[in-house]
Amino acid sequence: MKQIALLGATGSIGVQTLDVIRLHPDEFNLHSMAFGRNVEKALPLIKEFNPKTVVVQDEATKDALSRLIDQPIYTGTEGLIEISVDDAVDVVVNAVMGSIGLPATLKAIEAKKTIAIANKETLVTAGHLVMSEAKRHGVELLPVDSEHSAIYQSLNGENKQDIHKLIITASGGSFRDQTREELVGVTVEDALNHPNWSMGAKITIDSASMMNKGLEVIEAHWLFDVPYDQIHVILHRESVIHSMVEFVDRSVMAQLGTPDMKVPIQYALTYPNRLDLEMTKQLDLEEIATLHFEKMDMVRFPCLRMAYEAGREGGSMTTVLNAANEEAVQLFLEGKISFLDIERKIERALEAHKRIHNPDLSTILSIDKETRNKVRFHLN
Ligand SMILES: NC(=O)C1=CN([C@@H]2O[C@H](COP(=O)(O)OP(=O)(O)OC[C@H]3O[C@@H](n4cnc5c(N)ncnc54)[C@H](OP(=O)(O)O)[C@@H]3O)[C@@H](O)[C@H]2O)C=CC1
Ligand SMILES: CC(=O)[C@@H](O)[C@H](O)COP(=O)(O)O
Ligand SMILES: [Mn+2]
Repeated sequence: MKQIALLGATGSIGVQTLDVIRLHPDEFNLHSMAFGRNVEKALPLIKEFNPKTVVVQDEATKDALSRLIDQPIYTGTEGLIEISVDDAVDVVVNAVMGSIGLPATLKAIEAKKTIAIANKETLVTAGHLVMSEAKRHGVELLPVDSEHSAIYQSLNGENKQDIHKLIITASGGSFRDQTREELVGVTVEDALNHPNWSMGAKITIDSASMMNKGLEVIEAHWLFDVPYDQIHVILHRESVIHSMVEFVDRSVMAQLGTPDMKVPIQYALTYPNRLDLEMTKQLDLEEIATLHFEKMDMVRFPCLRMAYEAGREGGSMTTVLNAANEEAVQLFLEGKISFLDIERKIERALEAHKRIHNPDLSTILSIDKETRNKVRFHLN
């Protein structure tokens, strides 16, 4: 029985992880869980799964929850770390949104936990630290992000030196059929209307701006140790092929399936084995009939261009890219800036930053904070 610490239990990935745990009670047990402030959503989950420990974002949430449950409650980043390093935990599922997940990931690696990583911002902001720590401690990072799970599955049993390129598929997001001119004045509601996937708000906006694909290129660079020139993105509107690997002999391996995150979540939990997932619809290629592929347009999608540029520059540039994006998306969701302001603010934040080579954790945390502050209060 695998004991699981779930960070981000009330989110889109968190709830689907609980679906998988519920489906296989003999295989998995929820040892502990963390969420932000959504007590209403968390309470029935705590009652059902009875975790030993609960973590919340702040003291006010702890006060409200402590009247309703008997479990010990921890708070903040320290709380996330506490449950990630617990001796009784086998697997940490990191499904919080944002770079807040970084310190817990690093501590879980130090404690030699297996990590199922959905929290891509951790790898974008500090991929060099995460991967060098994982190597040093002999820890495996199992990707949950659908594209990276597809690549991981396509690489099963292969030699790294035989990779010619990674091909990451992009659905195109909510505005894939709009021109840049048509993006002026689009609403939060429009942007949240993803054609293929039901996900949390931040990643759905990232998908609409194509920053999600940019973050995924950087995530793939770190997870698979492949140079940016060998990571390609292709528009594939059906989200049936979740990503591919082309090998030196021109053979291409791909992983296909219906767009359902329970598949990569469960694979990360069962790896290297598989289990039934009856609740997921089977892929019906006869019904789908046609798959489409288009070249990515870097002028139409400047966020993807900026992510490649920041990734290639390296050092602290991806920390700035990620923090600027997180803050700008939050401002858009709050109705304070327009959709096109997101990319403008990120561009300004990158221009204003002087790259630092090989930043350590405290430098990353301070650049992250400073960039958010600039994006919210200073950069137009
Ligand atoms: N959703 C998807 O299909 C996919 C998501 N991902 C990645 O997975 C991660 C999670 O995404 P998603 O599930 O969509 O996001 P959601 O916004 O749906 O969920 C985020 C979760 O993190 C919790 N949280 C937020 N801030 C804190 C904090 N400071 N301390 C503790 N918990 C916190 C939230 O709690 P609360 O509910 O209380 O706010 C919630 O449980 C992201 O990195 C995303 O890019 C990757 C691939 C697909
Ligand atoms: C489900 C998942 O992994 C998301 O990251 C998804 O890929 C978003 O889709 P697009 O970014 O391709 O629109
Ligand atoms: Mn993805």
